[in-house]
This record gives sequence, C-alpha cells and structure tokens, in this order.
Amino acid sequence: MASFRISGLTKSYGSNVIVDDLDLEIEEGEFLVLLGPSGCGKTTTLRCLAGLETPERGRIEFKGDPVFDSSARVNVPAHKRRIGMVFQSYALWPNMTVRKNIAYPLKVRRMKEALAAGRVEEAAAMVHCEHLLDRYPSQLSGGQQQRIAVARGLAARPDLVLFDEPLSNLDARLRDQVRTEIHRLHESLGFGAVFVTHDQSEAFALGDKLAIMREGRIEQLGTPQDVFQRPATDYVAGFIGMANRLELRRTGAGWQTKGGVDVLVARDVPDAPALVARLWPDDVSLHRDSESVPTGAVAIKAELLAAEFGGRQYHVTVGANGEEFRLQADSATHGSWLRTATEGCPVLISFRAEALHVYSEGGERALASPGSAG
Ligand SMILES: Nc1ncnc2c1ncn2[C@@H]1O[C@H](COP(=O)(O)OP(=O)(O)OP(=O)(O)O)[C@@H](O)[C@H]1O
Repeated sequence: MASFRISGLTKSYGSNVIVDDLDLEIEEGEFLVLLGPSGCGKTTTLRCLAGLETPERGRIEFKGDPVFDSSARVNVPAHKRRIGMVFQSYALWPNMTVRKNIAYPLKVRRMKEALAAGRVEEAAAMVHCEHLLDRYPSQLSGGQQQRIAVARGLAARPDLVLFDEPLSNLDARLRDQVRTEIHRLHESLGFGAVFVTHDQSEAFALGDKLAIMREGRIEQLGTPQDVFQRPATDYVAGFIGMANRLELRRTGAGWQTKGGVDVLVARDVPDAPALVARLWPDDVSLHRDSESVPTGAVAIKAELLAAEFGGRQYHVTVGANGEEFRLQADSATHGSWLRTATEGCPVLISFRAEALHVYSEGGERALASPGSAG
C-alpha cells in the first residue's frame, strides 16, 4: 500500500487552475521527482502536501490517515504533518546559529532538549558540517547553507521530505556535490521524498520514480529508465531533451517532413495521414560526404547553421528545407573542419530509422519507440 496518497487534488489562484484533479502515490522510502517546466504547478503541489496551501478539493493521506480532505473538512496544520522541507532559497533563520536552525523542527515538535541536541549533532554530521554549528548563516557559503538546510529538513526524521528545487541556486560543481549527498542520504536513511525540479538530469539522477507535470496534471509517471526509453508523449520527449522533432505527412510511398524531406519510418504505424517523430541529438550523425554514411541509414542533405565547441563534442545545428536538427559531433573526428566551417556549408546527416520515437499527430500517444515491438 502506498504510504502517501494524493487524490483529486485541485488548487486554483483566482480563475487559474494550477493543480488540476491530480492523483499521485508515493511508496514508503520512495524518492519521487516532480519534473516539469516553470509554472506547471510543481511547487503548488508540494506546498499542498506540506500544508502550506489549502486546496479547494481532494484528499491527502499520510500512512492511511487523512491530513487533508475537502469533503470531510480535515486540514492538519503543517507542523503536525511529520514532514521536512528543503527550499531553493535555503530559508535559514539569519538570527539563529546553525545549531538553532537545525534544532528548530525538533523544537516545533517539542522534543526533549537532550535528545534534540544529539539529533542536531547527528544531522550536522550527515552533511559533514559539525564544525559549523556555532556559526550564523551569513558566515556560510551557499553550498554550506544548503547542506544545513538539508540537515534541518532531515533532523526530525520525518516520514516525508519535500525538496523544492534545492540545488538551483548553487553553481554547477556544488550542485553535483550536494545532489550526490542527497542521493547518498536517501540511500542510507530511506526516507520518502518528493523533489521538485525542472532539470531532467537531476530528475534522472535522483528519482526512483518521475512524475512529469504539464499544466497541473501528470503527463507520465514512471521510473527514470521508462521515461528515458519510452517517453509517453511528444511533450515528455521534448521536455527530457529529445530535441529533434519532425512533423511527418504520409506521401504515396512513405513519409515526408513539412519541408519535403523524405524520412523512412522503419516500423508499421497505424494508418494515419500524419505523425510526429522525435530523435535524440546523439542518435544523429554528421558527415562531410556520403562515403561515411552507414548502409541502411536515413541520410538527409543539410546545411550547417551553428557549431559550438563543448569539449569532447561540438553541439551542432543544421537545417534541411526548413527543418532544424540538433546533434553532437565528436571533436576528435570533426573538430578540425568544424572549427573553421562557415554557416551554410553543405553537410549530410544520418540516423537509423529505428531510432525514431513515433507519436500520433497531436503528440499525445506513443505509437512506437526504439526497442518496442511494432
Ligand atoms: N500565491 C499565488 N497567487 C497567485 N498565483 C500563484 C501563486 N503561487 C503560484 N501562482 C501561480 O501558479 C502557477 C504555478 O506555480 P508553481 O510555483 O506551482 O509552478 P512551478 O511548476 O513550481 O514553477 P517554478 O519552477 O517556476 O517554481 C504559476 O503561474 C504561478 O504564477
């Protein structure tokens, strides 16, 4: 049985429905990531779980007990919900030492002082910050402040820890470090978590399960592997970085893009006049001439639009009759000519037809993914 269950959750601001009849379950010890673009309702969902917002409708259950139920008029206040929260802005109390900040949730729960002191030391040690206990937040770096915020979120050993984009104010190196620490803490402590982000690499790295949100609803719920291998809709495919999108129309013998480029769709797809296809950038290869195009691959004549150096790879954009394709080209193979190549120079791109993810015309239904039958 799920430990935490949200059903029919609805929250509006004025006439804008922000969370729209949302259902979601979180298993004991599960790390669930809510992933979606800015404004899709992730934070509002989290705040409803925390008891910081009051939904109009729905029910939220923690371990079988309702903490919110609009029809039964149940609304357990935030401090009684046994949750920990870690915010993007750290939200440490500036006038309290680190020790007092970490102790705060224990105080709210009226834990005995001696026991609380032990918990504070333990939580600080978990994030390697024991030496900072007597400092004030202004005397800490951003990374240290966020570690303390994580320690505060975990100190009371809550049933559920809610993370609201906790890494987005950190620079890239620190973001990776704190992400790894959160992952390690979850593995060792096994708390349930809901983690909000718009960054798919964070979501893939941390989530046991991902819920991809769109306009207050869940578009796909699955493991990171499921979502990566079989994005359920065109929207999910685009959101997780499958940047190449082709609108295809059926021609007599096959399929063509809007710009008239012929594309081979390798699988049987239902008898439809139009499709949307998606392709990962690293499934597209770049060629200067046709000799290096692998046998059986779909090859398209294109022109170079941009090539940006990215270390081992160049991030390349090419155009083909009004369609744009993004791809990664190996610097060792292509760097010497890409460095000086001019915009508009002719190139070839190729991909295996089997690499296409195929969706219905409106993009709302997956028809075929690589590795799936059909
Ligand atoms: N207190 C409020 N009053 C009115 N509108 C609000 C309020 N809080 C949020 N909104 C609106 O609700 C929508 C969803 O906000 P929410 O913060 O849940 O989105 P999000 O997916 O977490 O986005 P972000 O990643 O930008 O935080 C936004 O359009 C936002 O402007």
